[in-house]
Amino acid sequence: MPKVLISDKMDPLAAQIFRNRGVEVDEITGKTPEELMAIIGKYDGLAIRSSTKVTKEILEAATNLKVVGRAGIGVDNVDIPAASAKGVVVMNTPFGNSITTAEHAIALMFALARQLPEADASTQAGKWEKNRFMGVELTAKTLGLIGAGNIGSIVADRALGLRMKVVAYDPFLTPERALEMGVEKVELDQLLARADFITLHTPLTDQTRNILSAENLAKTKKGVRIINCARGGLIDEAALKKGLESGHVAGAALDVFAVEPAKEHPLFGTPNFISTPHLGASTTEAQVNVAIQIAEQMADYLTTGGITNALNVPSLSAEEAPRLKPYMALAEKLGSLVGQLAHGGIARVSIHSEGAAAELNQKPIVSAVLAGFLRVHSDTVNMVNAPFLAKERGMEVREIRTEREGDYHSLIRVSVKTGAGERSVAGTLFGDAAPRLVELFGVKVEADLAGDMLYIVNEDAPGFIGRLGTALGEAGVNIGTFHLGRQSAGGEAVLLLSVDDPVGPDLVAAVRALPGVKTVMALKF
Ligand SMILES: NC(=O)C1=CN([C@@H]2O[C@H](COP(=O)(O)OP(=O)(O)OC[C@H]3O[C@@H](n4cnc5c(N)ncnc54)[C@H](O)[C@@H]3O)[C@@H](O)[C@H]2O)C=CC1
Ligand SMILES: O=C(O)CCC(=O)C(=O)O
Repeated sequence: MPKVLISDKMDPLAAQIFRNRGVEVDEITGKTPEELMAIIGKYDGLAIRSSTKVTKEILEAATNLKVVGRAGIGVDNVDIPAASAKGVVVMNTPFGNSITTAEHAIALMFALARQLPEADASTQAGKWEKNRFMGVELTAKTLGLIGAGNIGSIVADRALGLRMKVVAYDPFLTPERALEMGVEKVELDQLLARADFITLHTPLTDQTRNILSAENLAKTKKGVRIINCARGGLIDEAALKKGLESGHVAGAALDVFAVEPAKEHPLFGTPNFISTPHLGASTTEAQVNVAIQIAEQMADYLTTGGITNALNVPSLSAEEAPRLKPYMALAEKLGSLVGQLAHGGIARVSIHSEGAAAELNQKPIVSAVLAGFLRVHSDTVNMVNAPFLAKERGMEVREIRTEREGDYHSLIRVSVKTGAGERSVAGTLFGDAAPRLVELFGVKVEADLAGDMLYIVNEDAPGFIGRLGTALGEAGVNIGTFHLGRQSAGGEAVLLLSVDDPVGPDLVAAVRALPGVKTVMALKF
């Protein structure tokens, strides 16, 4: 039974769903990285929010880990390249908390406009400072939206409802989408110069880090108010403090900080500064949404192989997974076969699907071929890290589909190009479920690729099979199945034998010494 660790506070529905889906679950929150490293080895899945940092070191210690599930959107607390290299799927819930986070940004905008936290503190302190708290209206003001994705577009919608004008800076926003959203697409400098309020809704990337730098803050309109419910590193916090102190920035509300938890911060106590402790996603509704979604997604992956909302591997729905599974098994076996037989550097791998196989999602099939192929040299390869490793090794990967059927209802052909030329193997599914090899380097041969096998190329001549049987018998190796293919009588013959015991180097040498033998290799599936 797969085992999942929930390491950040999550709605109890997550644990309940895991259990209902046959996944064992432990909820252990508040661990230090060292404590987490000590226990992570026994888990297949790790469910997190933003507190747990899934570093390279944690991933190194996570010897059984297959999936990291982020109950939320931002995955900057997960080292995705390290997870991919280890073959760990990273998934998130891209929509479950968007409305809630957008509402928090709007709440902070109102709080800034009317100085609500200060007014509340003053009133409860018995001061009744009616003249101190003069606010501004939002109506007719310009809201500058940096990042117009899921959350940004909900913020824009709510702001338009408040009769604000919305200008948006997002390099990936198309003019059509801007029109549909009712916002004006602008360049960053225009936004900085025009906005009365600026709200940030981008992920933290190398391009967005410090997007509100000292230089850009200096370009903003005097009296601007800034809201950040996205990620801390987007604003130069020291420059923001200077802006607030000089009065250039009339107010700032941060839900997120460059370093969290921010229990002490130079901005604390600065006039017109409001903060919340990364509460953007903290509503009952959002937490129920993300807990249900992440538990369902992780349970799907661990129990059926279905992949939804993964950031480092193509999606594979729970409906698709059962249909694809036998094809993936076939693809992996074919990849393994060419991986074991091919010699020298591989410049290119081509995966050609025909008939029924061509109608399916090709990405998992391609990943399975590469996993089978690369696993010959490393047993830490899986479907997730195989494409990544193939790229790292400079292998070109080609994907070809032909929807019409050839001799078979479905066929997957794997060709590899080495310095010695291009060679291919092909296989099909018998009864839509059983993977079978049907062609090996141009020779028709039908075999089930399983267990220990012996691959022999020999001159097709009488008496060979008897001599081979004797050699194997003398070595105490029992033949399970025997598959023979040849291009023409008296030409070259290909033999694939499944044997009940592993074939050692001595036996390989003995078979190689038989008259007419050209190639012998022990294979394992
Ligand atoms: N405070 C909180 O609790 C929460 C914070 N978040 C944060 O909000 C961020 C945004 O979430 P979503 O809207 O769902 O993401 P999204 O991926 O739907 O939208 C992000 C937008 O940023 C844009 N973008 C990327 N690079 C940009 C750049 N250099 N300049 C301007 N725009 C750029 C993208 O084109 C995209 O439209 C997340 O990455 C996450 O970090 C999300 C949920 C809760
Ligand atoms: O889980 C949380 O409270 C934070 C949510 C968040 O930052 C995100 O979803 O990106």
